[in-house]
Amino acid sequence: MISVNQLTKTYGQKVILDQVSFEIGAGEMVGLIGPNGVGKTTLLSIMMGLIKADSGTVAIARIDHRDVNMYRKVGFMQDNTVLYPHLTGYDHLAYVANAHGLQDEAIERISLRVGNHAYLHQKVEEYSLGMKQHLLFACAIIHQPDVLLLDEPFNGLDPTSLIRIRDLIIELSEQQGVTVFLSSHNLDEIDRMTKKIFFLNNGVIIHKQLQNYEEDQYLLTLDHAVVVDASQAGVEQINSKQLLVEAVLLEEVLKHLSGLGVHIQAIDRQTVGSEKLYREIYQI
Ligand SMILES: Nc1ncnc2c1ncn2[C@@H]1O[C@H](COP(=O)(O)OP(=O)(O)OP(=O)(O)O)[C@@H](O)[C@H]1O
Repeated sequence: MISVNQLTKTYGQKVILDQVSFEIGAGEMVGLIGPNGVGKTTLLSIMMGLIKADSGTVAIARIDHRDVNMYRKVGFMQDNTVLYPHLTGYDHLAYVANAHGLQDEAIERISLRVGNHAYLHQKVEEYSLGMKQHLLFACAIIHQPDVLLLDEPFNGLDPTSLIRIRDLIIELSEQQGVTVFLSSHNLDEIDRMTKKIFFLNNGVIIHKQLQNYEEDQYLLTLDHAVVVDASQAGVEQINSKQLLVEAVLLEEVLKHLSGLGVHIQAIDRQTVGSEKLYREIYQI
């Protein structure tokens, strides 16, 4: 559904994207993660045709991103600086609805769904950050796109709004088969929503699939205290009776403990989240 091929973008000497290629299948949800300034917005903006790449191609729903028909298929939620302070939420939605040939009912329907109905006729200059995010999200989905590109959708949302927007994105993905590509600094949210993550680092994309069981760890609770050699890689001593063991070493460690006469009281799997991968990739 999304096809990015050999995309390169430089600003002066700075390489932001270095021959980036990836495919996202219909109905898939993929998270885009990376520190400030790494190039997430640049990538999404190039995909939407807002910034010109130096080279490479993008196709969404098999339509080249320079073709006007692509905009019927895709919804884009970008930074709130694109909103006009002196216009109301309704004005923004009416503009987008009109561009897509939709009637007023579409505005009513989408604002009830997203939850910005109560302040729809207020000017954007009176909006909080969260209210702006709601409006941007409503503008992105009003025309029921097949593909959603979301740049920081959770920015400034309180827990209530965050849960609402998150549930809506999941609903669009799971029930309507919408393909979602979303950037976020909120690693917990990304983990909740998808197991498929792209980390952007030094101009390239590192693909990660979180249910890669061999990357998981196991928390072992023992019936009596042991002391682990501090230099033993892959085994971490949490306390005298608890060890954190990497999945690949589990069998070996269990055998070793059994040989010492230590019994296991509990084994709890600790799924690897994007934070662990983030720490490894960006070395923090
Ligand atoms: N018009 C421009 N001219 C020169 N450099 C630019 C321009 N636009 C962006 N950059 C640089 O490109 C890099 C990527 O910016 P981008 O906004 O894509 O990062 P980001 O990953 O979205 O960051 P954030 O998480 O802070 O939103 C940054 O180093 C930025 O300074």
